[in-house]
Amino acid sequence: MCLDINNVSKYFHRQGEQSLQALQHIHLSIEEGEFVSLLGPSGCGKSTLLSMVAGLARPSSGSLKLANQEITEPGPDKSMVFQEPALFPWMSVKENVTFPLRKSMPKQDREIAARQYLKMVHLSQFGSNYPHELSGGMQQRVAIARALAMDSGLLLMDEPFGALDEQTRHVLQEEVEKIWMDTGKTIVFVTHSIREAIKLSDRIIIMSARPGTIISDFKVDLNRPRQQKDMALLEEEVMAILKTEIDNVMKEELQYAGNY
Ligand SMILES: Nc1ncnc2c1ncn2[C@@H]1O[C@H](COP(=O)(O)OP(=O)(O)OP(=O)(O)O)[C@@H](O)[C@H]1O
Repeated sequence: MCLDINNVSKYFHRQGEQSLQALQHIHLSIEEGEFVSLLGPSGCGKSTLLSMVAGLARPSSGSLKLANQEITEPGPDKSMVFQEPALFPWMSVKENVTFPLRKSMPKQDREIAARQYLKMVHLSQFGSNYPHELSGGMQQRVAIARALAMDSGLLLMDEPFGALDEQTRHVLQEEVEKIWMDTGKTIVFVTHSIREAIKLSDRIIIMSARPGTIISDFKVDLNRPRQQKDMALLEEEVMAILKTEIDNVMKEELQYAGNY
């Protein structure tokens, strides 16, 4: 299953204001089983691109195809993890994980799936607990288990660890890397963190400031699990590519503030 993004641009039309161009001429092809990160300055359109891949938004022009099929809506061929876990507070952990399967799978199989995926994210002991009884990192693990339970080939992750502390983030990065290696899923991962992108990805798609374009398709050719000392040099390289873009965003913001 291959993801093909062909010449995609996206405008947002805002009432009473000029329309805003979020993305411009995005071409990107992702092979089955790849771990690809989208990295770029704030507002460059990473989440917009991911939500179009998820089928939650449509491009203004161009096309997105998954396994040669035009992406027009969300579906079981792709699952998504957001920055916030968005769990149902009135359901137990197990019920949250099996919720998306309620129409497609008999109860007995759902139980088996819940056990399997809660084990994968090290939450086997917590199936009967409710979200408020878990830490933020544990809640995000439940969200990951819920996405995995859908068993789609493509897992989309939009800054999944952005709201977590450094240590929890580190643990979950290792878990996601292991799950990716064990399952062979294709992962598209949005992050602000250069280090996180280098630690996890085969490729880093570096984007320009808005309207987002791809300025580099950066290959990370390091053995896994990746060691900090090997990653340091690549971090500098990626930072150098991004620096101009981050400066552009700062300049634009200062200019905007100056007009007020
Ligand atoms: N529904 C919307 N309506 C209008 N403008 C939008 C909408 N969604 C996103 N935008 C705008 O499109 C641009 C890209 O937003 P997006 O959230 O994709 O960027 P991002 O790179 O994910 O940002 P961040 O890294 O800060 O999360 C921004 O200027 C944002 O304000």
